[in-house]
Amino acid sequence: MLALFRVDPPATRSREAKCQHAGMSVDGYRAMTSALRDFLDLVATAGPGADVDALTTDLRRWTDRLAPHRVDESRRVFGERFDLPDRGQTMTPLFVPRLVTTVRAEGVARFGEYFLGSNGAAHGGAVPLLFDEVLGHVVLARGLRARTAYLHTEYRAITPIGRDLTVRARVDRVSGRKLFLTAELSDGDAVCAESEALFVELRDGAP
Ligand SMILES: CCCCCCCCCCCC(=O)SCCNC(=O)CCNC(=O)[C@H](O)C(C)(C)COP(=O)(O)OP(=O)(O)OC[C@H]1O[C@@H](n2cnc3c(N)ncnc32)[C@H](O)[C@@H]1OP(=O)(O)O
Repeated sequence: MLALFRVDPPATRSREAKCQHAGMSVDGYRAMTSALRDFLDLVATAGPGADVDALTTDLRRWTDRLAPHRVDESRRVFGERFDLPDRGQTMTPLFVPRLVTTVRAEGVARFGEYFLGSNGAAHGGAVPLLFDEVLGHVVLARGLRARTAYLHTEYRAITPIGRDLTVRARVDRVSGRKLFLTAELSDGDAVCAESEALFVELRDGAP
């Protein structure tokens, strides 16, 4: 089981307000994204006996229920719950931060079954997705508006599914608006993947 570690976000109160405004409890949103991760993992592991027609009917019903609640990006809750593991989103493999500072981040990562590539190994695209997320935590801790300019990933060994892994990221060098960072994903002593990234601080007025 993953333990939960709280990272103090820059603006928790307004993000909690978003939840309350949306009529959601804080714990309720956390339970929802957790249930969604479990659901996606079970979709990925389902065999031919699964009742796909009934599932489709249920999913369509829920799509119809959610459709009237669409809001613009500034009012969305998904990915904005900085007090929850994974910011209350399911798009990336689970990352539970243990430590986030302006120079480094470290935490537990877990690739659910949903992220399987083949033969027990995580999909190669999911690994940089995790790295971008973890590096983003460091960049955000610096209070910067920045975007990834490149993210080079080296795959050293398979990234196993369904295990608690360790992920670490750090700032190596800063040059003007450029932040050069590195990250590493490991399974015990075995390094699964490494990454080198450049984040560029946005110019004033950049979208
Ligand atoms: C609680 C926490 C939660 C944490 C929450 C976690 C959130 C997850 C974070 C995800 C972050 C993302 O994925 S962001 C989304 C993915 N990325 C993007 O969409 C970015 C698309 N690209 C762009 O917008 C632009 O190209 C920029 C912003 C990267 C750079 O444009 P710019 O601002 O005009 O800067 P520009 O003058 O071109 O370049 C500035 C300097 O950087 C260098 N540079 C720029 N691009 C490159 C490059 N690819 N490779 C080498 N060098 C480059 C230039 O040579 C120059 O160096 P010099 O001449 O000064 O030496």
